[in-house]
Amino acid sequence: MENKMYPRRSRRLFFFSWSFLPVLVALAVLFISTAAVLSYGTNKRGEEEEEEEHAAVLRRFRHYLQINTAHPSPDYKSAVEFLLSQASEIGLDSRVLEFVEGKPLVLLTWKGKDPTISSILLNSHTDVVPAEREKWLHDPFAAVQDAEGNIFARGAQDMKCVSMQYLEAIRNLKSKSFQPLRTLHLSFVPDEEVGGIDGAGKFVSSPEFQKLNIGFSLDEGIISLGDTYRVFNGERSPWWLKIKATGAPGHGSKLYDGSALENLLKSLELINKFREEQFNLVKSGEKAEAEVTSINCVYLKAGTPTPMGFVMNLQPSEAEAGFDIRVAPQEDVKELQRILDEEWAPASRNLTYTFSLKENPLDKDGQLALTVGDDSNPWFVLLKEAVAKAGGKLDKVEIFPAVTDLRYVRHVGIPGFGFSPLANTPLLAHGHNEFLNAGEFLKGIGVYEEIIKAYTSFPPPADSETRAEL
Ligand SMILES: CSCC[C@H](NC=O)C(=O)O
Ligand SMILES: [Zn+2]
Ligand SMILES: [Zn+2]
Repeated sequence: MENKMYPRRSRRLFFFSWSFLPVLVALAVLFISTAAVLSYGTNKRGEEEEEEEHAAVLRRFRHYLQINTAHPSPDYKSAVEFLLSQASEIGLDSRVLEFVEGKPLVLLTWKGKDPTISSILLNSHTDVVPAEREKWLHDPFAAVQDAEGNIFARGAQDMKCVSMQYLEAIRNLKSKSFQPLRTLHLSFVPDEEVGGIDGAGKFVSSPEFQKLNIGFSLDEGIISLGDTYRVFNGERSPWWLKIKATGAPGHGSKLYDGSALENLLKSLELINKFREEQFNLVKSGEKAEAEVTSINCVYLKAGTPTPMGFVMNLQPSEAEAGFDIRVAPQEDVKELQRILDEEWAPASRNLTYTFSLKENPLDKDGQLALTVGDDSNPWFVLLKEAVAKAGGKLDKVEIFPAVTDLRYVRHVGIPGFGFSPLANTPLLAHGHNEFLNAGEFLKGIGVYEEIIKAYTSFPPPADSETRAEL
């Protein structure tokens, strides 16, 4: 009987397909599973390769951290050897400059396709501040990585991380056959933590530096607790002040005018008042941390010591206090100097003062050494875009509260930003248990890849006036 629904031919076809369906299904299953296994294998291999690569990157970072370049006797020799070995592995030209004996500076160069355009400088310092071993969870020069991937070491944030991120970014770009248009220089300088005079200071005023024809520079910024990166276009200026007081010595039981400590304590009272006023502007949100002038007493020296302790019934004839002052760029420096002369350390109270460091917020032309931190500056736009491309975000532009070597560069008229692609971490630079998470470190390498690509590909502007500047 004919089935109306299924004419004979179709029925045969139907029968035909049905009989092969299990085979087809089996073939499909086999195909899909083979593809899945193959792609799993490829992904797995990719993941394994990436893991191995990350492990190698972290080994190199930890190696650099393990070189003890802490003051007062930094092992610059080992740092230089390590950096030169990295340069030869990556394929960068290298030079060691030694402006002061025992304080070497490593200069690496990646030549651009057009050496006539101004170059880019990535600077970092090789020295670190000392660490009190017994107050740390781990040896500050062991670079221990814990179960969460946090790497503990002096310099993990300030700033061996940045040096290694620069190098790893270049390593990656080279492996992707990227070629810079502008030449890229990397300087690894000594002595930043003790003023930079024998490091970046000497470098910037050398003929070697002049010949580099640098148009723009990057140096360290500050790690941020949130997930946006901080960027700095200027710095406060350091004034390191010592006030010495003298006065009549006398019996510990006697009340009299003009003792050395009375003279010095009056200064401390006035200085603390100034400090409080400045601090209140920050606390109220009226000004940012680095928009005020800070002053902190860092030591006090007085009294008559004996092996048994200080003499208790003798008012000393001398006393001294040290202050770390950071002058805001917009501060009225003349007025600050007047306050120091007339209120904080007047001769009329038997006070004298000296500076172990006094830098001016103005550059050689009397201008504030600030780099333009808005969209009118192409270097700022490029930075912002590159960070975004790498999946990050820049915070608003700030003044750096402390100082970096970038001030030497800005003072010779070269613009630059303070920037470290480090976020989601408490600020522990100069503190105990300084650490950086491996993931955060690796993420920053990608950020520098984008920045280096953007900066070294930036063509010179067509008009000759701006061309000379950029
Ligand atoms: C004035 S040289 C000292 C440099 C140091 N820089 C970062 O910590 C600072 O104290 O700001
Ligand atoms: Zn630093
Ligand atoms: Zn520092």
